[in-house]
Amino acid sequence: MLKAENLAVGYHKRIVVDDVNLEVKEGEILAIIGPNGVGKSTLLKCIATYLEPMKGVVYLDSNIIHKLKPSQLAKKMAVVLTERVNPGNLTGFDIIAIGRHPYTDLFGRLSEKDKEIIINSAKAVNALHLLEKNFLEMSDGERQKIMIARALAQEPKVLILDEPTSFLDARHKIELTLLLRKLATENNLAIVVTIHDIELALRIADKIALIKDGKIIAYGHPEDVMDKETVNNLYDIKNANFCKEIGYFELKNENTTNKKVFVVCGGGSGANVLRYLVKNGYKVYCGVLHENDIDYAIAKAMEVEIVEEKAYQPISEENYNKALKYLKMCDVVIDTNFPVGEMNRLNLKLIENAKKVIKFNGNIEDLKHQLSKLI
Ligand SMILES: Nc1ncnc2c1ncn2[C@@H]1O[C@H](COP(=O)(O)OP(=O)(O)OP(=O)(O)O)[C@@H](O)[C@H]1O
Repeated sequence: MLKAENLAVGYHKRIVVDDVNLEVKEGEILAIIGPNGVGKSTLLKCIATYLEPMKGVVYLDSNIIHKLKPSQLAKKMAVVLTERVNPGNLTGFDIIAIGRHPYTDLFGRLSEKDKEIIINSAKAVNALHLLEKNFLEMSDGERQKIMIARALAQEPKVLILDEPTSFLDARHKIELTLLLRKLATENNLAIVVTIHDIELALRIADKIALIKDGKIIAYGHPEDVMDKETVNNLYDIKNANFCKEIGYFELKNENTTNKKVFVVCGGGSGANVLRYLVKNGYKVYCGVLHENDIDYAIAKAMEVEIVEEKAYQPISEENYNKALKYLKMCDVVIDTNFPVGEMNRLNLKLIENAKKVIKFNGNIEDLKHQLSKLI
């Protein structure tokens, strides 16, 4: 559907991103990710024909996109940029109606069919209530919906969006994310989107292109591409690690308080405890954890000292003793109500050896209080 081949983009003979080879098919979302100023918008603007390529070609179906007439292109591709627009005294309906321009007569008259498409576009983004509202009096989230509805009214095959979530709160971000997914899956649109929020990108994109140092450093399914090394390297992150299993970052375990805590956890029972301790500078040890456990993945991303069990049940004598050694070094042990199966019976026994135990009841305020009493 849309394909970039050996593309170089930039300004005034300065190449910003070189050697771009990407493809997005009908029903797919391609997310372009990278640090500030790396050239995501420049690439998008070139694909959207606002900039000529410095090298290479962009194809839309089998046509060279930069050679298509604007009137031809407008029926195939719609673009939503981040820039805040000030269209004057127009309603939501008027703005969406602009999307019908490629189809209206010389005088821009709207047919009944055009009006129906405008209403349906508003409906698709859940914005029927905004049709009569003045655009200038809308919130950022409302405006974003109207701009996307305007793009949909063009009845495009390809939708290009630059940072569509940048002014949106959590709820509207999720709504927009679901909307893009729906447009790709149900309307078979090919969508190219730049996005800062890698957590969202991971969840909506079929393909992801990571840009750094003037080139695409990784391209493919987000689940394949976004591992710890790639994401840390992309953003030059030093004090956190990308955790592939949860699709987000965890802070590193740094001992700034000189207080040592051993956490017995498993199956996610330790996630919030580990985050609280690491965030507050405790030196954290944990285990015994199986390497497929979600707490293991989180602790690993935090670079917590983990006693790790590779074989399933029961915990080996060697690992039990290693955990016991760590546990005895620690000021306190936190029992997080981990699931007790065959694998964890020795973990229960382990806790009996602790000098001081906190039984975590799910409330971090209580944990904080108990920690301050004990150490
Ligand atoms: N109109 C322009 N003329 C010249 N240089 C520009 C122009 N627009 C952007 N640039 C430069 O091109 C580079 C890439 O900018 P671009 O806006 O594409 O980055 P980005 O990855 O989208 O950044 P951000 O995440 O901050 O939005 C930057 O060095 C920027 O200064």
